[in-house]
Amino acid sequence: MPRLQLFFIYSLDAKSVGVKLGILGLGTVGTGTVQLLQDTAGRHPLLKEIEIYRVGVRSLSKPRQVELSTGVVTTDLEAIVNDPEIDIIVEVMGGLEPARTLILTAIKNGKHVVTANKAAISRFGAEIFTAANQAGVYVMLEAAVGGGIPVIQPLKQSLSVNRIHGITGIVNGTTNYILTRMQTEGSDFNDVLADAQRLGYAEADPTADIDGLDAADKIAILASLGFDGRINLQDVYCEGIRQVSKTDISYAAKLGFVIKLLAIAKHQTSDHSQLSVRVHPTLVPQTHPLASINGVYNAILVEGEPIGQVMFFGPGAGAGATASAVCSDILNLVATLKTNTPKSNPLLACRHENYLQITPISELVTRFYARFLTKDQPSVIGKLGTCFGKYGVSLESVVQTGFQAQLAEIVVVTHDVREGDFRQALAEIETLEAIDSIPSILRVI
Ligand SMILES: NC(=O)C1=CN([C@@H]2O[C@H](COP(=O)(O)OP(=O)(O)OC[C@H]3O[C@@H](n4cnc5c(N)ncnc54)[C@H](OP(=O)(O)O)[C@@H]3O)[C@@H](O)[C@H]2O)C=CC1
Ligand SMILES: N[C@@H](CC=O)C(=O)O
Ligand code: NA
Repeated sequence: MPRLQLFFIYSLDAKSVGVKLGILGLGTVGTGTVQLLQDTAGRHPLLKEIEIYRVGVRSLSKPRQVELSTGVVTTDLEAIVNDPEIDIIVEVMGGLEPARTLILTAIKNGKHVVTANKAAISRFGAEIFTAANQAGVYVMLEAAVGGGIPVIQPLKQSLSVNRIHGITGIVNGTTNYILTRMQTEGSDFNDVLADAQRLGYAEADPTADIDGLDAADKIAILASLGFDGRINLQDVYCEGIRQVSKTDISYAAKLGFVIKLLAIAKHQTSDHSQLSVRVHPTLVPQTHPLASINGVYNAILVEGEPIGQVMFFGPGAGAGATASAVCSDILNLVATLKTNTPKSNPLLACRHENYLQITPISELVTRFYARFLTKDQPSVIGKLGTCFGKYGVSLESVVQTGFQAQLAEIVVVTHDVREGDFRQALAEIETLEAIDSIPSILRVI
């Protein structure tokens, strides 16, 4: 009897169980994924058991950087998600539709899904994960946040016993690349954006990167995992980097800060009753761990109890890095399929049902940086101080350094203040005769 059992196990192993992939998209991430799956030497042996069965694209005539057997590439993406031979759908096409419908159809057909699509997950996550749980399949999304950086699985698994207090990240490679080059080279915004597009970092429509929407999608996903509930994307406050000027970058440097687009999900109060989830350009002290994250690199600082602080750092975009995350998800699913693990592993599935209450931005308590252009009159600084004082805004520093076209430039940094109070003070300051304009208002971490 023992011999028979041994033989049985051997025969299962010897017959290599091929797992068939249907890949939707062969752009930056799809190409990186295919390249990685075709070059398995020295990587995890399970990769050898994966077959690229079908690949869906928009155009058959476009030149490709990878070779695939005749008939593998198709423009019929619906046929891929309905193909009974396929075990796993890898959605790396991006966009909302038809991505959403194709993912839902794949799930309905009992297929596991790997996606890099933070835009679809942050908007349709509730629908997609509910469908996946009902169908007993997994939807994996490591590539959706932080590109190649492992952060989704660590939040779901390795850190899941912690009470999370805050997640603060640089989660958009394109804007970090732009801000870094503006800071180090004094480069022009549009030239650097063109480079980020050429390097494959930017979204098909780079507005999503520049206006902070991509980072908002990502922090919504991280907040959901860290704070254990669903996030309504409309509740995530979002400002991009369009208004960040070379002047502010240079003032920030003089004051000991760098400007970064931060995505923040944090409990505001010690009783954890207020959760703030937001994206905005932020003055970060040069000594802060996130201040030195430059170029396309991303980093996510997670604070929790009992762990303290953990920071995940790495390449947040690009073909190879993102493919690493996509393929690690594929491997997790291959292992699940091979070992017949019950399809309800709570450390792989997403189990949230309730929506989290998000505090409005007017209730945020933070420091601010503001730059004023004023007429060169006596006691302007005094007038500013009086107005701020009226609304309980206390100033940490006031600097008058330069002139721009006959106007004096005054920069202030406040102490912690409720955002609503600060905005009221600014509204009154704008009406002062001595004030020409307020070109920038930025939060300070
Ligand atoms: N680029 C990056 O560094 C990262 C991207 N992501 C995410 O990965 C996903 C893919 O991004 P990326 O590879 O940069 O995108 P690309 O624009 O480079 O590639 C998209 C691919 O999908 C195909 N495609 C798109 N729409 C359709 C459609 N309606 N029908 C058929 N095929 C379609 C395109 O076909 P064709 O080639 O014929 O035009 C192309 O091959 C996005 O969700 C993105 O947010 C996540 C992390 C990093
Ligand atoms: N456009 C995104 C790509 C990865 O998600 C970025 O720039 O970070
Ligand atoms: Na990741």
